[in-house]
Amino acid sequence: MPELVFFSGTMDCGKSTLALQIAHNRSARGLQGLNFTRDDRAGEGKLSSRLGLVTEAVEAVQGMNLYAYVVDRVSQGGRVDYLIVDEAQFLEPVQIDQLARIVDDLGLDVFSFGITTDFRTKLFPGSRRLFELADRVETLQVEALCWCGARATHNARTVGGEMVVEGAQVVVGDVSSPAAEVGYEVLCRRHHRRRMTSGSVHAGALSPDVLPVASD
Ligand SMILES: Nc1ncnc2c1ncn2[C@@H]1O[C@H](COP(=O)(O)OP(=O)(O)O)[C@@H](O)[C@H]1O
Ligand SMILES: Cc1cn([C@H]2C[C@H](O)[C@@H](COP(=O)(O)O)O2)c(=O)[nH]c1=O
Repeated sequence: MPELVFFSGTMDCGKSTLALQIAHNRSARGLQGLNFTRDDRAGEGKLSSRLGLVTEAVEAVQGMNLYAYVVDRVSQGGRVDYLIVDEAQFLEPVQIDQLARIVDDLGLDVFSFGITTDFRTKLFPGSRRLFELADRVETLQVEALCWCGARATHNARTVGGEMVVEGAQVVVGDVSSPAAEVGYEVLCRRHHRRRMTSGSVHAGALSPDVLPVASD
């Protein structure tokens, strides 16, 4: 039975790596996949993993009808056995409905990958719709970790090294960006709530304000 599967998690937990592995294993068995992505850090039409692998993908731009795209491709003689959809959080809800239609009406498996919540802990519209429609939601087995060692469950955004909770929902970026730019860090909920990033904890530890006061 074809399925719409949503592999969800924080940033940097291995989603794109898994997407590329699924594509590799299927291609090794002669299956022909179609990759979609949107706003990958590596640039337009790229599906990239931090492990260094990158492959071509169709950019699922705003307003694009993914169902019609697949139907067109098949009617022009192209072969499509399954779909990979990375950065699915950035898709419009209507495009997630189109993915569900691809599963139900065209009988194709759709493997989608995306972060669940934004830097304010709010669901992305694409992820919300995937939770509503997916046959299966999977959490990746490799845990991303907070600086404290707990499982990271949330994404923090930093600007100039400071954690922020206001701003545009979509700002493409990475977890290893220089402190001067917009960057991201994965945290456990406790430290996201307290706005404690690794940078702020390190700065606090060096601050004279928090050094033990001599008793004599
Ligand atoms: N140098 C490295 N050696 C081994 N694993 C790495 C290295 N760099 C990144 N990774 C792995 O890659 C994961 C990020 O993979 P990626 O597919 O880019 O994540 P996502 O798509 O979820 O943001 C990290 O959690 C880590 O497990
Ligand atoms: C939390 C958050 C993230 N983003 C962006 C940053 C990255 O470009 C992608 C996530 O990519 P990854 O492969 O899962 O690391 O999403 C954003 O635009 N807004 C946010 O709140």
